[in-house]
Amino acid sequence: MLQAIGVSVRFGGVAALTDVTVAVAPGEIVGLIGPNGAGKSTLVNVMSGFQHPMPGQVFLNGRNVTRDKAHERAIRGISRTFQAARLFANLSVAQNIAVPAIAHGHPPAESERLAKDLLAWMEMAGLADQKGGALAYAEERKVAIARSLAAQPSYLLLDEPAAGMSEADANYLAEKIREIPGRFGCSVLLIEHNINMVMNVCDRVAVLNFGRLLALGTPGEILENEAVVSAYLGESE
Ligand SMILES: Nc1ncnc2c1ncn2[C@@H]1O[C@H](COP(=O)(O)OP(=O)(O)OP(=O)(O)O)[C@@H](O)[C@H]1O
Repeated sequence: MLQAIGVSVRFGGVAALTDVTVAVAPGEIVGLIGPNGAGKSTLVNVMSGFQHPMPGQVFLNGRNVTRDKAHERAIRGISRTFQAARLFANLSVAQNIAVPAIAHGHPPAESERLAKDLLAWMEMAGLADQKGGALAYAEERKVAIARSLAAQPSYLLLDEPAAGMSEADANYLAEKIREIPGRFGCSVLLIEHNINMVMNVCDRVAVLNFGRLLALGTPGEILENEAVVSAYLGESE
């Protein structure tokens, strides 16, 4: 289980997070939603080791990893994507995906095979030899997800993977995200403003508002939660 417990973060006078507790269990997809500036990315930064909680703790399978740096947490099985895809422009798509596998100690040939398998899963095998910098926007974002899976994580944190995508691309991505726990043995924490995607894909949904946990429940419970509708869902419809 990946747990953030009692996490607070302040940036000067801004309380980005206040006493937030959220957990992702093995096999689960948990959505993280809320208005702009609610603290979603900050929470993912805390869980992946890019931001220290002040105070608060992060546990991975019962082990306190709060003081572990981002690369140490990556080795222990926490992988993430960023709002910007950040591919290596001059490496091929397959090489981009192989890099994390090599960094996690897999031999190059095995890493390339893994990269090709991940591309085939994303139905992007034909793009393996293209340069990372030559991809269309939606392709780039899908490659970023394949790349984060190449590290063979137990927990994958996705920061707005469908942002700026067409409805068709977002629907396709939703199907792929739904497959991740069963296919890769990897739980997912999904930040998304695309509410249809969150409600279709997630087992549970956490709602942040002004840095506080406003609600946590199944998609059905969240859609009917009056506080969530008035703070967030009402405005997006
Ligand atoms: N590095 C930083 N320095 C100062 N303030 C920050 C920093 N990062 C985030 N903040 C502030 O903390 C609050 C939470 O930001 P955060 O990016 O976590 O929200 P979010 O819910 O992910 O928003 P969005 O949906 O717009 O991505 C905001 O008020 C933001 O301006």
